[in-house]
Amino acid sequence: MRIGILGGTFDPVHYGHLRPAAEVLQQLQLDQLWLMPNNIPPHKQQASASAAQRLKMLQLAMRPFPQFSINAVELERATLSYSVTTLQHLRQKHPNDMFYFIMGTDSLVSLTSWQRWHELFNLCHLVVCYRDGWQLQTDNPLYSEWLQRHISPAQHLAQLHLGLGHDSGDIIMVDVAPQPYSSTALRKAVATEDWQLCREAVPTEVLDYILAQQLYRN
Ligand SMILES: Nc1ncnc2c1ncn2[C@@H]1O[C@H](COP(=O)(O)OP(=O)(O)OP(=O)(O)O)[C@@H](O)[C@H]1O
Ligand SMILES: O=C(O)c1ccc[n+]([C@@H]2O[C@H](COP(=O)([O-])O)[C@@H](O)[C@H]2O)c1
Repeated sequence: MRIGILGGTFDPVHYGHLRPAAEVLQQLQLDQLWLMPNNIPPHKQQASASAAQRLKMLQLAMRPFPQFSINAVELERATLSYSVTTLQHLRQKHPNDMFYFIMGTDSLVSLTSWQRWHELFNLCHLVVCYRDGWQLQTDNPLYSEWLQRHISPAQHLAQLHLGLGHDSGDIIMVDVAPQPYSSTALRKAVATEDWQLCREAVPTEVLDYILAQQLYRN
C-alpha cells in the first residue's frame, strides 16, 4: 500500500491540515491517509490541549474523510516525537508499504534542523504542500538537495507506473488550494472570540468540542 502521513501537533486541527491532506491523497492516488498527532513536539512548546483532547478533535474532524485514519504511535512514546524514529518503526512494522510524509512549506524550510533529517530520504518520500508566506530560498542548506529530488505528482506517478520509481527519497511538490489558517491564529481567535475565523477554519464538531472543554480561552 501507499500511505500518506500528516504528522502534527494539531492544537487544534484545522482545514489547513485536512484540505491539503485530502488533495494529496487524491493527486498522488494514495491508498490511505494517516493523521499522526505527536506527543512531545521536537521544535515547539508543549501543546496547550492535552494529548487526549487533540486526539478527540482529530477523531471529530476526520469523520467526513473516509480514507483518513489516526495513527497514535507517537502518543504511545514518552520521548520527543522525532519523525525519523517514527518512520523507522513504521517501516519495520510495514515492510511492504510505501510512506509519504506530508508537510507544509514552513516545515520544509526548517527540515535541516530535524533529528537525523537526511535519513528521512531512505525511509519515505516527502510531500510538500504550499503554505502562505513560506518558500525555500536558494541559501537554505536544503536547497541543493531539493534541486536533485523535487518532482511533480504526475512525474512521480509516471515513474512508478514504468517501474522506475523509488521506495523513498523524492520531494514531491503538490499544488494545493491555499488555506490561510494556523493553529496559533486559531488559539488566539478562540481567546478573542473571533468566531467568524473559527467557523471558517475549524469543522463545527471540533469548534463545539473546543467550547465545551473551554480550550484556548487565555
Ligand atoms: N494552512 C496550512 N497549509 C499547509 N500546511 C499546513 C497548514 N497548517 C499546517 N500545515 C502543516 O501541517 C503540519 C502540522 O502542523 P501543525 O499541527 O504544527 O499546525 P500549525 O497550524 O502549523 O500549528 P502552529 O500554528 O501551532 O505552529 C505541518 O507540516 C504544517 O506545515
Ligand atoms: O524529527 C524532528 O526533528 C522534527 C522536528 C520538527 C517537527 N517534526 C514533525 O513534523 C510534524 C509537524 O510538526 P509541527 O511542529 O509543525 O507540529 C510533526 O509530526 C512533528 O513531530 C519532526
